Amino acid sequence: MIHMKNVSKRYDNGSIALSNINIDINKGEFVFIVGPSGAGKSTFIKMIFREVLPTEGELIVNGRNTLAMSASDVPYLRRGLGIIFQDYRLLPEKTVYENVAFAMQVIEAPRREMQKRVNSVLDLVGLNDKLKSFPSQLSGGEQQRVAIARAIVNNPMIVIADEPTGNLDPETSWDIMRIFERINKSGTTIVMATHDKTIVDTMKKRVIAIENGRIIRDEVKGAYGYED
Ligand SMILES: Nc1ncnc2c1ncn2[C@@H]1O[C@H](COP(=O)(O)OP(=O)(O)OP(=O)(O)O)[C@@H](O)[C@H]1O
Repeated sequence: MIHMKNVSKRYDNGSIALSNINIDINKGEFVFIVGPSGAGKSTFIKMIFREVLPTEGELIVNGRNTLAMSASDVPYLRRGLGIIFQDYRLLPEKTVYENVAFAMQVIEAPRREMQKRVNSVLDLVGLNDKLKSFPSQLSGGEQQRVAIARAIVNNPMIVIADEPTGNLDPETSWDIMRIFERINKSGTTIVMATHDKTIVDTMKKRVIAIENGRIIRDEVKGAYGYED
């Protein structure tokens, strides 16, 4: 699913964000990426959806070589991925329904299929009573649920999330994590960068810890490993 071989990233200003990363993430895994601030977690996540390109090494995502592909191939890579950010990134002028449907319109899905699927994912995240609301009328947790619905509406193989609970209170964070768990149980791979010690320690998933751009720990049923 995700294969990184000797991957390094040096930004244009000389800052080395990742050094010699070797990792494989397989279908159906749930992986937490942890580490101190500035360790390279976001860079790791951004490389998977080709927001950032490695300066060295090999990176294959869903069978696609992200370094060898042309710019016109990037949308095809991203169709296989669901991407979720800390700040939700919804379209403010569109309703809940429209935000999710838009992701299917972009790939020109048939209209009938679209209505069924949008309703089904909004049901999964528990928002079928808010279809006509606008993002500004929703709580943070509800906005994140819309973002998750949007990310999974096209049935991605991999869901990538960068600090998805970073702006949410503990109880709402758990609601969100239960949704991720359900998505993972249906076979979708999840890769999530997080600073949430309680969540990582409780869920006992694979934990990859990055420090100073290097992987210093990779455990099957891992723990957060840092104080908050
Ligand atoms: N666009 C950029 N240009 C230059 N340097 C960058 C850029 N983005 C990140 N860096 C640097 O790369 C290193 C890793 O940053 P990254 O954002 O990947 O860390 P992080 O682990 O996600 O941090 P945080 O937990 O604070 O979000 C840092 O030293 C950072 O300053």
